[in-house]
Amino acid sequence: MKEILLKNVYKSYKDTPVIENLNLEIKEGERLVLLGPSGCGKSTILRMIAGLETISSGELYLNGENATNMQSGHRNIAMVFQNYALYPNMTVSENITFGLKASKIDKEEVNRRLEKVLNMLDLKKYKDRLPKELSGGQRQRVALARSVVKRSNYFLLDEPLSNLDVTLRHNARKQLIKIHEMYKHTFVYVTHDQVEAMTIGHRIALLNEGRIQMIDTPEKVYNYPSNVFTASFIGNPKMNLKKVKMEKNKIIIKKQNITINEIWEDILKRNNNSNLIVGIRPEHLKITKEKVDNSIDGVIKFIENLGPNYAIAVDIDGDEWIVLDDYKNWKIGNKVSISFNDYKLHFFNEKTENNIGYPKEVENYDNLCKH
Ligand SMILES: Nc1ncnc2c1ncn2[C@@H]1O[C@H](COP(=O)(O)OP(=O)(O)OP(=O)(O)O)[C@@H](O)[C@H]1O
Repeated sequence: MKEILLKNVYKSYKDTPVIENLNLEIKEGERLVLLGPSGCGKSTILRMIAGLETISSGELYLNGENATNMQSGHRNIAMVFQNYALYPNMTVSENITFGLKASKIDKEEVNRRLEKVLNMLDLKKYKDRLPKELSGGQRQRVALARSVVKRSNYFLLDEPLSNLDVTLRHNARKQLIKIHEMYKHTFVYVTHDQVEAMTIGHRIALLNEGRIQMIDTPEKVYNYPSNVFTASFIGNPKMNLKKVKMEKNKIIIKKQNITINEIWEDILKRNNNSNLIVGIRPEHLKITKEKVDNSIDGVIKFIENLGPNYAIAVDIDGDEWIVLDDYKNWKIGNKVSISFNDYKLHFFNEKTENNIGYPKEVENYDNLCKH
């Protein structure tokens, strides 16, 4: 099994802890994305797996073998960096095959692998060029090709697409998935871009300040965030997260209240109807001109045109709520009503910021919506 296992891993630089008690299993052939804000420790984890950084305490297992102190060159790992790190004086072909020649693989096999990867990544016509004669996207493909030809068990990528423009990134993501489907490496990908994480990962490990906040499939991370950090990090525009008081089956939002569906009754009771944070994504709010039943009132403060729809900032008793809507005639100053889809609510404990759970009806509803 080509799995990667990190057990109680702790890492500090001098006296400053960067990773605290990390337990992480990356399955054979899985694409795991390490996602999180700048400085949360993503690259440090990748570099510890690669052997480019020591582990302060805890253990790393590769393929079942304790690799905590194994030399980097013995780990059978290919790594792609953000800056590509190509050799400036070597041609594309030489850059791609350099590692193979050094590891004494026979010439015919080297040429076979080179030919295959040049075709796969559309690099054939650039094979005799130097890196400085290539665009950013082409250089990035060479860096990928160089890693792919090694046929390593583990493929580690540290923000490899961050120097590319939107279109190139989109294409490169598809190529990466294609490469992975072909070679089935155990694949660990670092990014701070949630779209990249959602599209590439079988699972996402979301990190903050050296700790995993949630690790699950992109769907679960989006639909059932484990805590306030996860809820606010994933999704664009961000989820609306507001402190509320609960009273029986009513959510009290500032001076207004709405009755929520009885499906939430048990979950809320279990939490003593205490002070909570309610979360609701902008795409799950409805905005209307006329007052509808069970809605709260506000005034439009700002409208942002996103192309297919608008992000509308609505002031509700001094709090800003963002609603997504495709009606083009909303105007700043319009008095509006906001209503909720009760099956798309999230509740978090105000103190711990942890999710308090979902009624089973919510999951049933999500399953129905997917069909
Ligand atoms: N060699 C080092 N010496 C001291 N501190 C370091 C060193 N390398 C990283 N750090 C610190 O460790 C923390 C985690 O860094 P890391 O590069 O892993 O973050 P990251 O999540 O990959 O960030 P980014 O997305 O900005 O690359 C940061 O606070 C960083 O300043």
